[in-house]
Amino acid sequence: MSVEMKRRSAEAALAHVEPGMKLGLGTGSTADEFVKLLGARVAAGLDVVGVPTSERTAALAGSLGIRLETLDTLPELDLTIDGADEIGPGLVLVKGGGGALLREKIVAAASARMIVIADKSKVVETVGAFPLPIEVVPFGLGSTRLKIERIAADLGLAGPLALRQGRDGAPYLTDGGHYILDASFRRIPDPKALAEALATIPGVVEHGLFIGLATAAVVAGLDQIETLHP
Ligand SMILES: O=C[C@H](O)[C@H](O)[C@H](O)COP(=O)(O)O
Repeated sequence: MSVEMKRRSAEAALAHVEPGMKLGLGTGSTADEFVKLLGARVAAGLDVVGVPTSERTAALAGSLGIRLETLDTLPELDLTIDGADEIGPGLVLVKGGGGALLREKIVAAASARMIVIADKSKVVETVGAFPLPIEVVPFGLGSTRLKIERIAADLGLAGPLALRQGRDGAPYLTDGGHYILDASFRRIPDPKALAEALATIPGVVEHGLFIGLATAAVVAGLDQIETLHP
């Protein structure tokens, strides 16, 4: 998606921000556009406070003068604005391409509303073409991977589980110090069943299926912006 389309969806979401709001700040290239626009509004006098979903977003928002807090000081937020890797029916999302899924999900769950910003290419009929990020504890990786393969097979899903690599060739580490397995299931017809099954595996910290969290998605097409609801 062009930066211009990212900016337009971010701009449309900015219209939902009101003075005094406690905001969850998402992660990724689309969320970055929102944070930059928000920074400009803050510089012009808008009074809001943000809880970032990653160290990366914290650094960007902080550099723009956006006041930042944590969920310890602000356990309930008004609105989270975040990107997505896929937007499926009912606003079931796949997230975590940028590795921030755990904090993103905690922040979204702490928010009264979550607005997703994306371009139209992210909207799909069935999620799963984008490899599903599954955040796992490094200890017991082999066992955890086997259990994921088995619960997936029980649901009729199969595909490689790739251990995400960092730039240095070592396993990628999330902000929480965990690994990510990217699961290429290609199609996930029943995301809820997979989410429930993954939650039973002790070494799985979280996964990128966001179900029942997004309250709206602002989707930028080539020449129009559409708002989707669950
Ligand atoms: O961990 C990253 C996040 O879930 C992002 O929101 C997601 O990967 C979309 O990122 P982008 O806006 O760069 O496509």
